Amino acid sequence: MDLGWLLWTFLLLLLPFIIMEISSTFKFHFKITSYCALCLLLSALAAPMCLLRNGGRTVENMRIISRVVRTLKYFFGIRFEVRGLENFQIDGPCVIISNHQSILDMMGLMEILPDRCVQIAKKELMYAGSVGLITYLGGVIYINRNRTSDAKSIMAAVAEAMISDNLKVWVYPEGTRNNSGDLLPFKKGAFHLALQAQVPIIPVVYSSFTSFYNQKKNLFTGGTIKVEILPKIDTSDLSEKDIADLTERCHQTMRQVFFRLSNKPYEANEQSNCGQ
Ligand SMILES: CCCCCCCC/C=C\CCCCCCCC(=O)SCCNC(=O)CCNC(=O)[C@H](O)C(C)(C)COP(=O)(O)OP(=O)(O)OC[C@H]1O[C@@H](n2cnc3c(N)ncnc32)[C@H](O)[C@@H]1OP(=O)(O)O
Ligand SMILES: CCCCCCCCCCCCCC(=O)OC[C@@H](O)COP(=O)(O)O
Repeated sequence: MDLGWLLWTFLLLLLPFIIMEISSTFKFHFKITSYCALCLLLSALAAPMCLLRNGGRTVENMRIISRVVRTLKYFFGIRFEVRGLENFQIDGPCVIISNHQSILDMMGLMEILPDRCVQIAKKELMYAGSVGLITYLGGVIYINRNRTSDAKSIMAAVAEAMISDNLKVWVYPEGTRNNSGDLLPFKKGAFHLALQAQVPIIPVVYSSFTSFYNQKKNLFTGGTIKVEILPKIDTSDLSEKDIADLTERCHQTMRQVFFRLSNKPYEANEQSNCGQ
């Protein structure tokens, strides 16, 4: 009898926490679902605009796409503080590399997307309904991450297209989303691409989302994302043998900036962290 009361009291005390947990889980999933739904809806609206204006798959469509995606931040209370935009002002092609934390990155990408810039994406994105269609119309380059040799030959063709069509290419060198509060080791494709095309690399760093977006904690509130576009890194006097060094250098520089922008103390890496 006594034990029963004790249990009920205990449960009653827990009730607010249970309700809070359920409602925060609900809120989180509701917001993420709204984000995806809005992306699908906006893509469905933007696709005819792209087709009418530019006729088919072309990088020119990225102007329309980025203008539409820039409205998304207002729905989710996200602000951007951008520094270093002048570093994008180079003539001709380049490889842009940035950190990739979540699907929310599409907002940060479109916020600062320079003219004539396409992205490299996993091929699965092609099948994401109207979002897949809009990425196709924008000229996104799809790679199969499970088949390195295919990805490499696609990247080699991209190096040529960059020069002939005056394209900038945006690569997420971590190769996958990562919301751990640190950068993953970098894959080497972006650096091979820059060397093959003989173009500079421009690193872009977004501050950590963990204070306002955390999947594990069901957290998704509004917040400010700091973005820094770093000065270009020249690759003209480098060769294949310098790839590992270049990858390491870019990783280190971006990691330092990432920690600074995220107001976290910098933790040095004990071991070489790249290309593994
Ligand atoms: C209107 C409203 C609409 C709203 C909706 C929004 C729509 C917005 C529209 C449009 C925006 C679209 C945005 C899309 C964003 C999508 C993001 C993603 O999907 S992220 C996943 C895919 N991205 C990548 O994976 C990065 C690129 N990956 C690479 O570069 C890799 O390096 C890759 C795949 C080429 C190979 O990956 P490995 O896992 O095999 O690892 P490794 O270590 O890099 O390579 C293995 C060996 O191959 C050599 N290698 C690599 N690439 C090479 C190359 N090109 N040539 C020669 N060797 C190469 C390396 O040196 C390494 O060799 P040794 O270990 O050093 O001996
Ligand atoms: C048919 C239903 C599809 C639902 C569409 C959802 C729309 C989401 C729009 C945002 C595009 C996000 C692109 C993106 O961020 O892709 C993830 C990859 O970078 C990394 O892949 P992963 O972490 O290795 O899975």
